[in-house]
Amino acid sequence: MGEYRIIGGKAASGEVQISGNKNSALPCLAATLLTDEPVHLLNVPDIEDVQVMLELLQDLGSTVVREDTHSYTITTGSRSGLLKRNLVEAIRGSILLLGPLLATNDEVRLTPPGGDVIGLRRLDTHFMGLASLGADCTISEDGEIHIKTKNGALIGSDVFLDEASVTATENVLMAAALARGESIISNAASEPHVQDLCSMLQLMGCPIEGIGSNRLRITGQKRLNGCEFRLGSDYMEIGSFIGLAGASGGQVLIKGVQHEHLRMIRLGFERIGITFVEDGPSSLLVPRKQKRILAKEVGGHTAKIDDAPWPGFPADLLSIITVCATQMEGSILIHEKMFESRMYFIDWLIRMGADIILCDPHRAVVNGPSQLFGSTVASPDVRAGMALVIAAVCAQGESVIQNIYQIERGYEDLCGKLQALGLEIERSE
Ligand SMILES: CC(=O)N[C@H]1[C@@H](OP(=O)(O)OP(=O)(O)OC[C@H]2O[C@@H](n3ccc(=O)[nH]c3=O)[C@H](O)[C@@H]2O)O[C@H](CO)[C@@H](O)[C@@H]1O
Ligand SMILES: C=C(OP(=O)(O)O)C(=O)O
Repeated sequence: MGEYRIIGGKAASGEVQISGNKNSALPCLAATLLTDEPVHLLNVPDIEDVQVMLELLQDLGSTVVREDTHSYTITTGSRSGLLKRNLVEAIRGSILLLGPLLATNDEVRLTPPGGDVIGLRRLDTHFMGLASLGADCTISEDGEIHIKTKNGALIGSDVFLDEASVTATENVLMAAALARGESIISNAASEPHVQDLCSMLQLMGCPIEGIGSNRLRITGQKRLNGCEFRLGSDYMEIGSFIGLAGASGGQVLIKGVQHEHLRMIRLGFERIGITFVEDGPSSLLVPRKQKRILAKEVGGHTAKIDDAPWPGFPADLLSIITVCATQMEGSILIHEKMFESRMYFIDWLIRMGADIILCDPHRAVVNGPSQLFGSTVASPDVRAGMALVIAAVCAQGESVIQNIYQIERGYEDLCGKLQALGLEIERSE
């Protein structure tokens, strides 16, 4: 399953170019099924999840032409074919096939998706949203999802989601784009990757109002056209490199950012004593000199960082924040409100010498600074894996990080990018 070998104790210094957003690539790849015309996708990250999604599309009869490392032309074919269970179960993104296949085939059977094992990963909101458009959703005892339209068509309607689920919003968006009439999605997710999907659907000929808000108005179309769309930058990768630079005490220029995505991320890192400055229209600089003190609330109380749906602090950066906080002075409460079991990776950090109290599955108190020591650890999920990489970089001695597939699902050429920042890391299969 591959491993990294990292010699810690060096500060990350230099420049890094951010890749396209993994969580934009997955819905936008799925959305190519909504048209018979070619779709050109640009700034596609070269990561495992994208390769799996491309293979799933090919299994459904799509033609995939790789123009270069980061751009593809995809033309839908039969929209039918046997989806390999191991691929569907390899990524969360496979669930995004539901909406477009329902909109074009009227019936879909799909085995449950995979993705990070950080909680239940419920699908109820997907079924609720699609049922509002006139679909019947059932799940068999072995977990197979069977969903079909009641009258051979989806009908635009007033959809209210029971939670602002990212992929459920994206599935309902894609289904509504080919539904008869107008749909409203209330309590929609509004993350930058949801916005990217909306922008792509608009380019395909589907009018959408309210992009970036939690209320979307979609005017369903009889057909959609092809388009060329450039994915946004991956703000999870940006946050990961801000944390790496700040925790290791280096100076890093991060290129290819969209500053508008970073307002809450900035506040979160400032709370753990790490700041950065804009350095031009699409770059930011993490300076070497940092406060390195965990903030206090007004009145001197211990502060907290908690996640929330956009524009709240992104859940996927809590693992990064946690490991960075171990290198700062003071105490802070990390509160993972959205996922049930993301925090268990903290056991690995404690093994490396971190002073963390895991109060319950959702909350941890970090006391810093801790001297970390190299150890052999295994990545349980994409973001925990990146957090372990940061821990290894800050640790004394050598660390081995196993199961790096659960890092490279979401990070392009991480080993190369870290070597370019002067860090000692080797990758082996
Ligand atoms: C492929 C993809 O895009 N994956 C992302 C997507 O997963 P995904 O779409 O699966 O995640 P959801 O947005 O559905 O929900 C994430 C978790 O938050 C909970 N929840 C959600 C909304 C809410 O208002 N309250 C609440 O508690 C859910 O019950 C679940 O436990 O969004 C997550 C949350 O940004 C990210 O971690 C994943 O990287
Ligand atoms: C949770 C994540 O991914 P996925 O939903 O694809 O498992 C992530 O990117 O942090």
